Parts: sequence; structure tokens; C-alpha cells
Amino acid sequence: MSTTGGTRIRELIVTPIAFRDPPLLNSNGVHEPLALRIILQLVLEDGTVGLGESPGGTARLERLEAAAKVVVGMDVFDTTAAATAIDAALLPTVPSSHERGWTTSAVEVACLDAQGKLLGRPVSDLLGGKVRDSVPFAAYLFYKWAEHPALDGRAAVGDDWGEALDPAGIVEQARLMQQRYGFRSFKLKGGVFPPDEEIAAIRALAEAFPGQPLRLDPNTAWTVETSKYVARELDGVLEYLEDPTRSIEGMAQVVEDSPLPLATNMCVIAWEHLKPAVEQNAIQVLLTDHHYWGGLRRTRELAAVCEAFGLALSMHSNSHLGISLAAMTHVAAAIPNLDHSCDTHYPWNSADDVIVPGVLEFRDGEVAVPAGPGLGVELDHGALDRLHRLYVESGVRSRDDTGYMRRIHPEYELRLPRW
Ligand SMILES: O=C([O-])C(=O)C[C@H](O)[C@@H](O)C(=O)[O-]
Ligand SMILES: [Mg+2]
Repeated sequence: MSTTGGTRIRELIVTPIAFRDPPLLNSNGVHEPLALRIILQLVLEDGTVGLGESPGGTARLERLEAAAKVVVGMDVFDTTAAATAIDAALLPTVPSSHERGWTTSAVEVACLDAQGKLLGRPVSDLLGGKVRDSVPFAAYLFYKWAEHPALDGRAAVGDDWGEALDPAGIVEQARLMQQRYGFRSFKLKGGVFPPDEEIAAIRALAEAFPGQPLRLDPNTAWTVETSKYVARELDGVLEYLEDPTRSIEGMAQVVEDSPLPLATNMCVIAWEHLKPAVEQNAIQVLLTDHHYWGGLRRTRELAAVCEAFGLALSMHSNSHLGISLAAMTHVAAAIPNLDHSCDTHYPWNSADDVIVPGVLEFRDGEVAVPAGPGLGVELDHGALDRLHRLYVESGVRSRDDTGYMRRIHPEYELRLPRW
């Protein structure tokens, strides 16, 4: 292990990237052809490099660049001090603790990767040790178009998943997901078609994959009454219903009449939301996400809070690449009370990864916890340069599912709730 001097942070390199994303539909519109992430390289004085990955966009990039200035000179083992200093630096301009959490989390993961490399131990060991050797993930099913349509002189962009706009298309996509990755549970992103069509898709999945856990997430596309109706219709079919309606209060009203457990990654997204959610009995399952809950250690703490209040745990995901998947796998492996398989978008985006392939493989829907030091993954510098150039040249600077949908269907209106 290095001397204390060697463990100080020399530099935090913050690199925005863009990568291909299929036309996945959701309650806000449709995914654009390029998704954004930010890759962190935390360089210590002894040359050790810790990796991190954050969702992209100009605001998050600027905050990470501000954080980079704050952490230089700090000891990489002082993650609490680093988070406190970053939080204090952002507070005057970023009032939301949830928003500040995205920044502190990404830096913490890079610190833990570097710590693990210094100690020759995997990150899961730094989180108290793994309680499972591999982590189960769910197939993340989306209604989708066959291709991104031709637009502004750009040719149409297809993919090898095909179209999925009805129950048969969703079942076919689920079969492909199972063939390619071995998933044994399925989540359908809903809020796209009228509820009865999505209920039919879930019933078709239940018939095609008997006994395999299913969940539906319309991202607050429904009123309280519609949510209660869907919950009754899918009683005994879903393991949980995710964010059917908006707000802690709305979810609490649904719970009063729902035979199904309700889950969220939308109305409980910061520490201050836990107390009202528990007091109002608004949710039964929390989808944690280390990217905004303050990092991997805070996610372990969150799991303990959930245990105390009898909340089950699952894990949320956005479009992401391999550094995030490695971090998700390490923390999920170290949480005893992980009750459900984790979400992951990785199959939709893995073709453009920034890590050297070979470590993160799905077998029977599970990812083995990387055994190498730190996160156990290695940066592919060529891929990083290529995706950074794509970011620069594309001009895409924020996610805009609604705006992109309107460019293709000008009559599209964002309405939440829609049904
Ligand atoms: O569980 C969720 O709410 C998500 O995965 C949020 C994402 O933004 C998803 O809806 C997407 O990528 O379209
Ligand atoms: Mg969700």
C-alpha cells in the first residue's frame, strides 16, 4: 500500500461522453439516438486511478467540474470529508439534496475504486463484504420503435431488438432478453399506451414466463383511481407496481386500496422523503440508486433504514455503462436485504462501453461480483476518446425525451397523469 502522501488526490478528470441508445418509449416521450454519461478518473499522487460514472448533462458536468477543484489534495480514504466539502461547495447554487447527491456519489465511487486498488481488495470488501457471489438483474423491457426515424438529413438508425408496440412484441423482446442474458424476472416500462393495453402485455408475459417475477412502471402516468384499477387487475400477477402515480400523498392513497405492493424511484429520492413516506405508508418497496443516494456506503445505510421500517429493497437504473454496472453489482452484493432483482439498462447500451470487455458478463440473469481490486474493471481509453468525440461533435447536452418525440410527432403532448 502507498504512503499517506501517495493516497492524496492529485486530479479528478471529468469526461463527458455520448453513446448510442435505441428508441425506447416512456411516459415522457422517447429516448434520443444518443444518451449522455460522464466518466471520472480520480488520479492519486502515486498514479493510482479510481473510476466513476455519472449521468450526463451540462448541469451535472459543471457540478462535477466544481467538485474536481474541491477534492484535489484530499486523502482518498476521507470520503466523508470529500462528500461534505463537495456538498458545501454546491449548496449555494444547488438547493436540492437529491441533485447534490448525484455529484457526491460519483466522486465516492471513484474514491472507493482507488481505495480498493491501493489495498488490493474489491469494493464489495470495503462495503463490509459480499453476501452473494453474483447479483440478479431483471430484463428491462420497453415499448420501442424498430428504428430511430430519419431526421434532419440523418439516416434512420435500426438495432437488433426490433419493434415492440403490443403484447406480442413485448413477449418477443422478453424472449430475446432471456436468450441473450438469461434473465429470470422482467420489468416493463409502461405509461406509453392506455392502461388496458399494458395490462394485456403483462398478462401475456405471465403466460409466456409462468412463475417468473414481473413488474410494471408507468412513471406516474396514471391518476390515483387508474392506479387502483391496474393494481386490482394485476393482483397476483405482479410482484410490485412501480410509481403508478405521482407524490408520496398520491401513492399513499393508492396503497389504501391496492392489493399489490407499491415501489418507487420517483417520490422517495432523498433522505428527507423517507420519514413522510413511512408515516403515510406510501410505499412497500424502495428502488435504491447509488448514483443519487450519496454513493455505495450511503446505499448500505439506506438498506439498513429500509430494514428498520420493513421496506423491501430493489434497485433502479438509467441508461448506463459498465463502470456503473460494476458499482451497482458491488453494492448489491453487499446488501443482505436486497429483496428483488436489480434493474439495468445495460443490455440496451453495452455495445458502446468504456470498459475493457470480459469482466461483466450476465449468466442466468446474474452478474458475478468482479474479483479484481476496486471495481474490478479497466478503462478502455480508445473507447473513452471515441465517445467523448461523439459528445463534442453531436452537440447533445441534455436528455430531452419529450422534445425528441415532438420533433417526430409534433402533435405529441406531455401529460402526467395521462390516464
Ligand atoms: O425506473 C425508472 O423509473 C427508470 O428507469 C427511469 C428511466 O428514465 C426510464 O424510464 C427510461 O430510461 O426511459
Ligand atoms: Mg421506476
